[in-house]
Amino acid sequence: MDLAQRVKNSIRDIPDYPKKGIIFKDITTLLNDGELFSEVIDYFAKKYENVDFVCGIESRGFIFGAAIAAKIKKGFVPLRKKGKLPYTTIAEKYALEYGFDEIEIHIDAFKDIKNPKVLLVDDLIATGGTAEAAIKLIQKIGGDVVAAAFLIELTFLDGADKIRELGVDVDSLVKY
Ligand SMILES: O=P(O)(O)OC[C@H]1O[C@H](OP(=O)(O)OP(=O)(O)O)[C@H](O)[C@@H]1O
Ligand SMILES: Nc1ncnc2[nH]cnc12
Repeated sequence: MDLAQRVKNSIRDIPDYPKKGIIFKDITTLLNDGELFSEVIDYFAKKYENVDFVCGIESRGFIFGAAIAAKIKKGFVPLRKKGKLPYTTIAEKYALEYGFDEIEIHIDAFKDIKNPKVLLVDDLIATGGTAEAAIKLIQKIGGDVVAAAFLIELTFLDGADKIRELGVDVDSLVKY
């Protein structure tokens, strides 16, 4: 069975979480499978070994983004929910499938590297609001987002189109 199918089989659906009508894709069951988790990390690491930085979105994006960054021995940059980063930040507000939020990035996250190649990582793209905000922040501090990688894409919410309209490639392993 191919990797995408095995990942699909390992993800658990939780109906009506966190709100009625949402089918929540629970990745903890995938993380529990050490072999499969490691294969997912290797899959993305191999494709993006030439980037300069990996950016991950709090909080589930940290799990995959940090593991990919460590595997390819590149720096990891956290995009965090408002008020969590200690140094000077810039922020973007956004809407998501079940609410509103705001994320931030440290202004010096790419140090003095000019126009670094950046891979954006999150576990899931739904409306694309979170990833769009992340891309805007990365670009504002000089990053060149070569791709946005997701484990899961909820195609019926058209988030990937929103990201492609920004000129960024979308790479999702499994689609629903
Ligand atoms: O495409 P969108 O509609 O913007 O939704 C996708 C985002 O929603 C989830 O995060 P959430 O904000 O629930 O945070 P968490 O990872 O801390 O649970 C998911 O991990 C993505 O970051
Ligand atoms: N349906 C969903 N399952 C898990 N994470 C999500 N983030 C946004 N929508 C989601």
